[in-house]
Amino acid sequence: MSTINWKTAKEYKDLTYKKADGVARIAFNRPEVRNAFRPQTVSELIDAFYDAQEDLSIGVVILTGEGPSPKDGGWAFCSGGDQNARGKDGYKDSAGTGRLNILEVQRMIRFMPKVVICAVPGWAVGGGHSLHVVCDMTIASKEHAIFKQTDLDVASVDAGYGSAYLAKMVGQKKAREIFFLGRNYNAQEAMEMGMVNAVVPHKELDQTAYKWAQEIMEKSPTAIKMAKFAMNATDDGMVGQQVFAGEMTRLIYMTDEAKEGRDAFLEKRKPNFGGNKWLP
Ligand SMILES: CC(C)(COP(=O)(O)OP(=O)(O)OC[C@H]1O[C@@H](n2cnc3c(N)ncnc32)[C@H](O)[C@@H]1OP(=O)(O)O)[C@@H](O)C(=O)NCCC(=O)NCCSC(=O)CCC(=O)c1ccccc1C(=O)O
Repeated sequence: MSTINWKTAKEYKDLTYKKADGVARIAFNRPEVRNAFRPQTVSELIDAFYDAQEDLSIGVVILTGEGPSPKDGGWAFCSGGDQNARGKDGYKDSAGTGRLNILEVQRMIRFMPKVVICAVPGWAVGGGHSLHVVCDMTIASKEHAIFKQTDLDVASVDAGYGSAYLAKMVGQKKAREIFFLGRNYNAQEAMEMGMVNAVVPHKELDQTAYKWAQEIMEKSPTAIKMAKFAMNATDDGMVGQQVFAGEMTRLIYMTDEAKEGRDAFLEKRKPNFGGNKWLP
């Protein structure tokens, strides 16, 4: 298989962030704690996702985890909130403020007008499990991926996408089992449940995610974006409608009618939209 020409896009403490041919790769880089996230990690995620969203050359984001752990060779996508950083009112940032800002990352993934592929090289646990759920597609390592929802063991709960949206994905009974029992599921079991798109040999994980991203890059950016927002809209209520409709407004702005409307206002005259464009 050909090598991917990844170039570091920005240096972070808790992440690696690279780009190659229209694809951004954001990876947790705390393998010694199974890629648990602390507020610093989350701030960096927000920064990297924002960069990927704003970069006109980027069409797809891959979210993954670096590894293996230098301590014991274990692989992880992400093991959720770093329990060492947890205080009474959330995960403590450098100023001592309790934060739950991983939810902001979930919203960025959900609402970004680009496809986000989750590549799971190992554990996807707790808040890490929720992140995989909210990504558009998930590809998992055959040998090392394990899906596990431990939120309830540590008195936490993702009451949004991580649970309610998961239930839409795998069904109510299965989602309740995942949360209430907190068991381990391998990649194949996760695929059979409908929360994983593909299971691939570990050494092919990055390459497969990149290949899928390249296939997406060949499609119409506007149609991809509208398809993602259309599929989100039924579950996202008024915000889903707002996001979808925002893009519709952009499409209206790109018409001759919009140009005429703007020009007529600026020229202080009545707009002439033409009478023969009332398409059936
Ligand atoms: C992930 C495990 C199942 C892996 O088990 P194993 O392979 O046996 O490895 P270990 O020896 O246990 O771990 C190696 C090493 O890593 C440390 N570590 C692992 N996970 C964490 C963690 N989350 N925080 C801190 N440290 C961690 C572990 O202590 C070991 O260190 P040593 O020094 O080498 O001993 C297993 O590790 C495991 O179960 N981990 C805990 C998983 C967990 O409970 N995560 C937190 C769930 S709660 C959460 O994520 C909340 C997120 C959030 O902010 C949120 C807020 C509001 C609404 C929603 C959410 C949301 O859920 O997203």
